[in-house]
Amino acid sequence: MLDVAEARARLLAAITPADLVGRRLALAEAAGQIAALDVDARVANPPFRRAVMDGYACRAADLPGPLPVAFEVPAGSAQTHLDAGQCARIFTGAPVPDGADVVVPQENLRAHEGGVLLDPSTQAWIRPVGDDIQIGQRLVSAGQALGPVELGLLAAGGHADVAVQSALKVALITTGDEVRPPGSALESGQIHSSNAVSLMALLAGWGVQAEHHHIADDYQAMVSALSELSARCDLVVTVGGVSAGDYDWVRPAIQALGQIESYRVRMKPGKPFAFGQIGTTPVCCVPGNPASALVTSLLFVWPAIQALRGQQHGDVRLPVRAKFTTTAAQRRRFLRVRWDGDGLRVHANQDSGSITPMAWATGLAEIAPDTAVADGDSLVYWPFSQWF
Ligand SMILES: Nc1nc2c(c(=O)[nH]1)N[C@H]1C(S)=C(S)[C@@H](COP(=O)(O)OP(=O)(O)OC[C@H]3O[C@@H](n4cnc5c(N)ncnc54)[C@H](O)[C@@H]3O)O[C@H]1N2
Ligand code: MOO
Repeated sequence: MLDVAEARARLLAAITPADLVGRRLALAEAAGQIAALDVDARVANPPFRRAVMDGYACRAADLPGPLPVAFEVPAGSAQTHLDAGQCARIFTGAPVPDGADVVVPQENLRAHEGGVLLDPSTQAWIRPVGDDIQIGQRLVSAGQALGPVELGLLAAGGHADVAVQSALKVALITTGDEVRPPGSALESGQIHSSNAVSLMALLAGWGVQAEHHHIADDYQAMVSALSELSARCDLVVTVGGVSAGDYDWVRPAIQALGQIESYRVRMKPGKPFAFGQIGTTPVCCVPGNPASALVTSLLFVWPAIQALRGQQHGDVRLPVRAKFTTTAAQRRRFLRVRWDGDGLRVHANQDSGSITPMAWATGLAEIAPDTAVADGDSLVYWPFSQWF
């Protein structure tokens, strides 16, 4: 069995980024998209020497005055020039006149009949050209997600649109003759396909174009589905049918079309997780138990998606105090836990087949193999908020 870190490293080593250069979108349309190319600044921010206080622009050497107010500079004014021995009334966001080297906030003003008397300020209150963004500066890199801040940065750097990746195509294959669509009347031995709904929602949140297929427990049907979907998708994710049962056709079907790593992962939940390739298309096989399917999707499928998009992967793992005890276990555990303001509580039901504990939890607590947990121990907490 492989440890989680090694299984991840092998999976990522076998992935090369997909060819996803798509179209150009106006910045207002691009929220949630991923940059297809590196983008550099065309203009500086600020583009001119900018006043950052309402007050008076003048030369520091002329302070405290009194100085006559020569003219006014509201925001949006064109560049002006100030002679020595004068000041200009200026407002936040306006271009500081050439010749002025300080803006004195209006709070520092003492009225005077022949002009204004100004107490020198502790700082100049002028932002130089390019203080925030310099021309040519890298604004976003290919593969970077375009959120509110990145889009604002592109606008400030002189861009109106951005090249975005086309959506990664992911096929989700659920298996199991006992698994029925949501809402269907259940006959003896049947359950509803909660995984299909959960994982499709997860994939949608990750911005991929996902399609779901349910395949019967039949070797030939699995081979056909995998063959067709791996040919036209960037990633295939199978759910269930991957452990040791007589109807677990996923491994032999992938083996027939490509290759599959024979390891299992020393983790709970998620031990049967497997990874393979058909042609150049990676295939992630998550176990059918709902907690196992979710946890392995978060720990393996998400980094695989990021690697296919050429994105840097980074986990959010926080040291947080346990408010529970458990005895040691052989596999690395990812317990469903809840952050309650000053520590982590654990759900009493850690069965891989249960969904309720995941709905209660706010994340996972990682416990190393052969390690017991005492109340107050520092644990590695993986908040769900990094994924959904
Ligand atoms: N002899 C062994 N048996 C099992 C082993 C083992 O090592 N030796 N591993 C166990 C572990 S650990 C897990 S986890 C499960 C996972 O097995 P599979 O990935 O093959 O999953 P299935 O057997 O197909 O299903 C497991 C469980 O999940 C339910 N399921 C399946 N699909 C869905 C779905 N779409 N929505 C909701 N629930 C689903 C299925 O009905 C089963 O109850 O294997 C252990 N067995
Ligand atoms: O690894 Mo399974 O997911 O323990 O139940």
